[in-house]
Amino acid sequence: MAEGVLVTRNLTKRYGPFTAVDNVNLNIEKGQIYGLVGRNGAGKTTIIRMVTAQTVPTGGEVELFGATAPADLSRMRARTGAMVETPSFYPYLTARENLEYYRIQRGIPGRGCVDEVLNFVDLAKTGKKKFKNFSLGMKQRLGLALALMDHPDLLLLDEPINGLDPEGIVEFRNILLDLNREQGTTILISSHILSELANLATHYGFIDGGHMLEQISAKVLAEKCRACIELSVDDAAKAAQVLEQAMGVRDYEVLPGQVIRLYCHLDEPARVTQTLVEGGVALRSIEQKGANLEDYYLGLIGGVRHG
Ligand SMILES: Nc1ncnc2c1ncn2[C@@H]1O[C@H](COP(=O)(O)OP(=O)(O)OP(=O)(O)O)[C@@H](O)[C@H]1O
Repeated sequence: MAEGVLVTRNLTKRYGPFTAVDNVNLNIEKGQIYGLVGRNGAGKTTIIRMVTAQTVPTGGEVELFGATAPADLSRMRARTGAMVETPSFYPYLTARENLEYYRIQRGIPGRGCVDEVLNFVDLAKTGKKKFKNFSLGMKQRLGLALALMDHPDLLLLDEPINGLDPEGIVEFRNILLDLNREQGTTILISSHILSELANLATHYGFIDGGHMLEQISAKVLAEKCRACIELSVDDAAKAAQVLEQAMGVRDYEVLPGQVIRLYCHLDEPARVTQTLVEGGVALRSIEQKGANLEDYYLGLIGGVRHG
């Protein structure tokens, strides 16, 4: 069985009468890159802050690497690295000086880790350049380097690619993929833009108004969003047989309720209809389906995205 890295059970945060996070059950296993997706104010930061103990939950529990008891949990937090909001670096220090400062402050032994993480995030050659002169992409990568300095098994990143240009997004994404592949690091990354997490996340959690709407693997999500023609007929088995014989249809699936989905001949709905009718199949409805990820997400949250 896959190892549970981060599990939350009915995790809840209330601010007075307002519920920011409402009974959220997260389930993140070792090696996953979990995209926590939700529009502004959905509760993403609050969830991450409860996991990192920056905010105390008002209900529910957090389990990290199997631990839930407070003392164990705090030991397990040492196995996590987090980047929540832009870390405060000293503007007049270089990348290396800033990390060295935090290394000493956190009591991480050995200077080697600073060079190691700077290399990893491609900031090793920034020399005397001061933090204040860094691009946003460089600043975010330095924040990531700081979170990685103690070799975490779980990395928690709150909107790290927010505001980056397309090139910066690709760079950041590649670093995370390398980290996940080479070191097996489990990653939780939040974003309000689903497409930013495409080609990165292996799993998604969609959150809105403090509620977890759906947790789904990237694979199943891609399947759900696959373009198809969906036919409702009187006899799906017969329809499949007719389509196979008359049109050579192979890529299809039969669903419960006499529904059949074709993943081929997408530009020939009229021919499909005619073939079925000629084959003696009664057609109740025919619909072109298939959403892109963004549409799927908008459908889930029930409307137009704000912010
Ligand atoms: N200290 C606080 N007191 C009162 N309300 C708060 C507090 N912190 C957060 N909230 C509210 O809780 C809700 C969730 O906020 P949160 O920052 O977790 O959302 P988010 O999904 O991270 O959004 P964003 O992308 O805008 O940061 C918001 O409505 C926010 O205003």
